Amino acid sequence: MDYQPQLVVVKVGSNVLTQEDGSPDRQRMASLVKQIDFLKKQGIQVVLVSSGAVAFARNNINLDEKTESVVRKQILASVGQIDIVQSYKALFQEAGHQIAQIVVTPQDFLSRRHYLNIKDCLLGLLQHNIIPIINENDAVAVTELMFTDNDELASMTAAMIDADTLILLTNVDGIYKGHPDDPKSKLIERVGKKASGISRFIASSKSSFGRGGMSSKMKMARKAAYLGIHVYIANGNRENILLDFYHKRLKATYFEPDSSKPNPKKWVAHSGNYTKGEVIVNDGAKEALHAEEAASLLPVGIVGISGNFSKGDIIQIKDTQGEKLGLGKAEYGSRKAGMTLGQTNQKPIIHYNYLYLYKYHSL
Ligand SMILES: Nc1ncnc2c1ncn2[C@@H]1O[C@H](COP(=O)(O)OP(=O)(O)O)[C@@H](O)[C@H]1O
Ligand SMILES: N[C@@H](CCC(=O)OP(=O)(O)O)C(=O)O
Repeated sequence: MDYQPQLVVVKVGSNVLTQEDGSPDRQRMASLVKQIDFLKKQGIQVVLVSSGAVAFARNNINLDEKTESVVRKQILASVGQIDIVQSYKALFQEAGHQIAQIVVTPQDFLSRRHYLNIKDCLLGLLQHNIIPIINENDAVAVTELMFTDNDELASMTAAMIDADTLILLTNVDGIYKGHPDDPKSKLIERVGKKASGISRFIASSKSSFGRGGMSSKMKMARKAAYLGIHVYIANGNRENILLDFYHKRLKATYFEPDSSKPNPKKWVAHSGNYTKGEVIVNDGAKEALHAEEAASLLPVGIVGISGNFSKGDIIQIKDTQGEKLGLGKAEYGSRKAGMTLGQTNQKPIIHYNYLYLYKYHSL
């Protein structure tokens, strides 16, 4: 680590906060709180993204067997969230810190207005030295309305507040070249900007209480690194893991950040699942987008439009084969876009500053 961290997003996975039998690991939680207290005392601001709501309620509530699975999760999460936050409150209070709870859904990140509201709230809390603790609003965000997992939420949060560091704490030391249980598997310690082929090492198995798995964790880590954030996937079950981070002796998978990107790009990059329409580009435009220095997307390169979008909405960019190339903020709505389709000398439909291409984070 050759930089001085100042604003760190720490994401704690469910399995870090639970013991093998599924009961809450309050000792682990207390230890993490102490470590965050240490980071704060070194002048580092911390935002905590904590999973565990479902896990904290699982052994405590007897649900009728007939309860439908989505409702079951909603009940567990809404009950467990209170326990999680109360436990954090007691522990942080003991260390002299105030906390705040923020629960969000992916839709809150979709509108630029909501996005800026959440950002203002988080920055306001930090300015007042209050530690924000974020989780998904599991009572509302169900089925297809959910984040992939809290790694996605943490990565979006880190980009939103311009954090310099994102630490994803899970139950393994990072990404291994092979299954983590196989003693022959080696830990990948550093993922460079141009790394490729890592996904082949990742098994679909998940920790007992996790949601997204390592594959989604890696994608989110890669995306945040592309946006200029130092990212670590590390083991939250190791004693003093955050102190190791501070003392620059962390055993983890580290994702090297790309140069910092203009802020709007960060918002666009994280809107992928929630687009309002799409534009199809011809081969010339595709080539221009894939050039070393991509340019704005002009109507002359567009051969088709679908969906009903307005100026400011996020739209998907596809090639004529249907391959998704990236995302951008529409400079004008679908009706006007339809009228300028294929024409030269027209204003870009997506400005470069609001353009995000998947080529940046494929591995
Ligand atoms: N190549 C790999 N390296 C490390 N972990 C892997 C790999 N392939 C699969 N995994 C699994 O990913 C799990 C962590 O992801 P996940 O269950 O989503 O954790 P969390 O709940 O902390 O978000 C590990 O427990 C491990 O079993
Ligand atoms: N919001 C859920 C956690 C969802 C989730 O992504 O879990 P994990 O993969 O353990 O980070 C909860 O608090 O139970």
